Amino acid sequence: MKLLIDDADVNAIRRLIDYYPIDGVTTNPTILARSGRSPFDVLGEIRSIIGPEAELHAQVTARDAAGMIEDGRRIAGELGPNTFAKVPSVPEGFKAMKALVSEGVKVTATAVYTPLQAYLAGKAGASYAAPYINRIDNMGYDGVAVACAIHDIFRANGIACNVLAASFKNSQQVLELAQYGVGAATVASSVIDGLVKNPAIDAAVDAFISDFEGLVGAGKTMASC
Ligand SMILES: O=C(CO)[C@@H](O)[C@H](O)[C@H](O)[C@H](O)COP(=O)(O)O
Repeated sequence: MKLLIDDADVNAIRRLIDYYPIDGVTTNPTILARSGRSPFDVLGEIRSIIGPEAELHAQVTARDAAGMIEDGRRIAGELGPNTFAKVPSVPEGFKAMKALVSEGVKVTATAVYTPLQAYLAGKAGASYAAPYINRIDNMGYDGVAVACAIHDIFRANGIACNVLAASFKNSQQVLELAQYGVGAATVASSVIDGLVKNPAIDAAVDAFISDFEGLVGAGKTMASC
């Protein structure tokens, strides 16, 4: 499972890229609005931070297919080869997906709440479909189960599309999808930090260092003892 950052905070992205094996960044219009900056300025800066190989997903904002196609062309044209135009999985969106894919633009189908939206997006040629795990949970359904069902539908039908699960609120949701082996998860910075936040882990590492310093002297390490 690939791991992406669901954020447009360039400082957070720079820090997480430095520490963790990250495969890319996703944004949406709400996330971009939070930055308070011009959208293509932020997206260009994110691209320069993550480098040309990492994935960058940016969302179209037009309401009709013709506008979505224009948005998708600009996103793909200005942000480098590993860029995906995120298109909502609504009727106008499916029409736009087919056109963009036929032009060679990589598409991520977003705003996915049901397996059949993802099925249609996959058949339209999208590379990813993004089910909103926590939002589905909040509606009284099981977001992880929906994502797993989508993964199975793609495999059962020979559809070359992957799940890019989104809208996570806790580590357990990420864990269950990693166990199932879905294609990718995009996770907010605070939730990525939480993946390895555990007092037992910190206590274990502290004890190793204290014991070693007791042997060789405070502040000494394997390199300096
Ligand atoms: O769709 C993608 C990635 O394709 C995400 O950026 C997606 O928009 C976000 O994860 C969700 O909108 C965030 O949902 P929430 O945290 O507001 O529940």
